[in-house]
Amino acid sequence: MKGPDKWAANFPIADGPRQSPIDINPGLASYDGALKPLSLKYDPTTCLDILNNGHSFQVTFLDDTDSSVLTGGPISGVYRLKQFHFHWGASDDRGSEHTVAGNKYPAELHLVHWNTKYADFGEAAGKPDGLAVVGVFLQIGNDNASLQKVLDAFGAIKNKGKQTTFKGFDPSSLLPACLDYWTYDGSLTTPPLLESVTWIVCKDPISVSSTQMGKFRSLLFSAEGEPECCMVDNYRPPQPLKGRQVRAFFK
Ligand SMILES: CCOC(=O)CCc1ccc(S(N)(=O)=O)cc1
Ligand SMILES: [Zn+2]
Repeated sequence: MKGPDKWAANFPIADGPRQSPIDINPGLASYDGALKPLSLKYDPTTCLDILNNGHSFQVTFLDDTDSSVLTGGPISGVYRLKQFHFHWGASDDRGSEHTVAGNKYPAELHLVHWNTKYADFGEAAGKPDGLAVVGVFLQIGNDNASLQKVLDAFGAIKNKGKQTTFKGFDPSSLLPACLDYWTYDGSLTTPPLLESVTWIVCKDPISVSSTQMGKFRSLLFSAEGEPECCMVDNYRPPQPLKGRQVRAFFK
C-alpha cells in the first residue's frame, strides 16, 4: 500500500507550504470577529450516488446549479457541494485527519465544495481559492440515525470501483447543532494534494456508535477478485503548519 510517506515522490507538493491536515491548537487559534457564520444550504434532490473509490467511499451530488451551496464563513462567493466522504481508523483511538491539541477522533467527515467563479470542480481544484472543505469530527457515542442511512448502502459498494444510486439524502443531517469552526488555508489530504482548500473545521463533533464504526471497517480497499484488504486507516497524519494562522469564529 502506497501510504502518505511515499506521496512526495510523485507529488512534490506533499512537502509544500500549505499542506493538510494539521493539528489544531485551540490556544494558538486567534478569534477573528470579521468571520461570518457558516451558511450551508443543501437540497436532498441533488444527491446522486454512493461509490467506493478505493481510498474512501463518497456520496456524490449534482452540481450543475446552485441548489446545494456553502456561503458565508471565511469564504466569499458561492461554493457548490460536489461530494462528501470520510476518513477513519482500524480502531476507535484514531482515524481523523485533523487533530485537536493532539487528540485524534475515530473518524472525520469532509464535505467538499468548489468555487463557482470557476467552470467546474476540476478547474477549481487547481486554484488557491478553488475549494472549501467542511470537516466534522465523529466521536463515539449514540447511534447516528442519519449516518445509518449511508451505512445501509454499504452492501452494494463493498469493493473498490463499486457504485450504486443513493437518493434523497440531506447532508445537513450530518452537521453538529453548533457550527462554531476553525479555518485555515490548506490542501487536499490525498493525491494530488493540491493547495486549493480553504479548510473549515467544526469545533463540535457528531456521534457515531462503535458498532457503526465497525461497519465503516467492513468496506474493502481491494477490488472484487483481489485478496481482501479492509478499508481502514485511510487518514493522512498532521502536516507542518509552516507559519500559517488558524482563525476561530468563536471566542
Ligand atoms: C483534480 C482532481 O482532484 C481530485 O479528484 C481530488 C479529490 C479529493 C477531494 C477532497 C479531498 S479531502 N480529503 O482533502 O477532502 C481529497 C481529494
Ligand atoms: Zn477527505
